[in-house]
Amino acid sequence: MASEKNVLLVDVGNTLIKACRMSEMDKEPAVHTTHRAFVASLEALKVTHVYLGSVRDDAVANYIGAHCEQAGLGFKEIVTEKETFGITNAYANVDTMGVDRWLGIMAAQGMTKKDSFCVMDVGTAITVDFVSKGQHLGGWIAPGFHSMRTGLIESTKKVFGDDTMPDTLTAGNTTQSGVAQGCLAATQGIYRSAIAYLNSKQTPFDVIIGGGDKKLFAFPESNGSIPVANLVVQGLARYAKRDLFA
Ligand SMILES: Nc1ncnc2c1ncn2[C@@H]1O[C@H](COP(=O)(O)OP(=O)(O)OP(=O)(O)O)[C@@H](O)[C@H]1O
Ligand SMILES: CC(C)(CO)[C@@H](O)C(=O)NCCC(=O)O
Ligand SMILES: [K+]
Repeated sequence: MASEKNVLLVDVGNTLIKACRMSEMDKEPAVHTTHRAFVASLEALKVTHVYLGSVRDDAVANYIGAHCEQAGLGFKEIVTEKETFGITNAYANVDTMGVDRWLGIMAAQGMTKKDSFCVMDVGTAITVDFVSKGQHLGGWIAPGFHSMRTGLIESTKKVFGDDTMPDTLTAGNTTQSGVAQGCLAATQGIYRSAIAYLNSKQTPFDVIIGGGDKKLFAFPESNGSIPVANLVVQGLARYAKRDLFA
């Protein structure tokens, strides 16, 4: 019989690998940048099962899976599916949709009682996915704050930036502050556009927000949205629950 403290949920993201025990999903996850560093940390954890979702090259998940197998651990990589937990994917080719988005949808569905919702993951990229009555409608993929700023600076001659990430929107009066404020405005525009899109469907909805940079969405109009520490981890927990604890 598995125990929640021995099940490790692993989010292999674009920038970071985050891992936490199923019994500690409210705590800060352990963070690694490489799969080798993650694997090196594994033995000391004494877990029995590893559930993983990855948006990196297949080689990364395969490497972790092979190591788990060698160590006698149960290993399961979750991939994007056509239909799970009553939700149907909008992609014709589901293999091409990032599993972090799919897991975010599964996490969000577990957190709302409403028929319609959107889930936003604010990290390296910002993704938004819309769901109504069990049907995934599709979504958006946009650059995250840092990618946006870096892309802008790299494609211009006289525009430069700094490392600040503003928390309130004002008008910038230097190049750096103009860039930071412009990227914040663009980011918040994604939120506002998502609300407008859902409003056009004229049905009550929830907005679920996760990701390392979700504080970019902590502006007054976003009051009432549901914050989630890590959508991928929460989504993985639903699969682990179904497989091990049902
Ligand atoms: N320890 C950390 N190292 C790097 N970035 C961090 C850290 N803590 C918070 N952040 C912030 O989190 C952001 C990354 O968010 P997140 O972790 O959701 O992205 P990610 O690893 O790319 O995963 P995803 O694939 O879900 O986008 C960074 O842009 C940064 O601002
Ligand atoms: C969009 C990202 C980078 C967000 O992390 C990830 O979900 C991904 O690599 N997706 C593949 C493309 C797609 O989802 O259509
Ligand atoms: K790419």
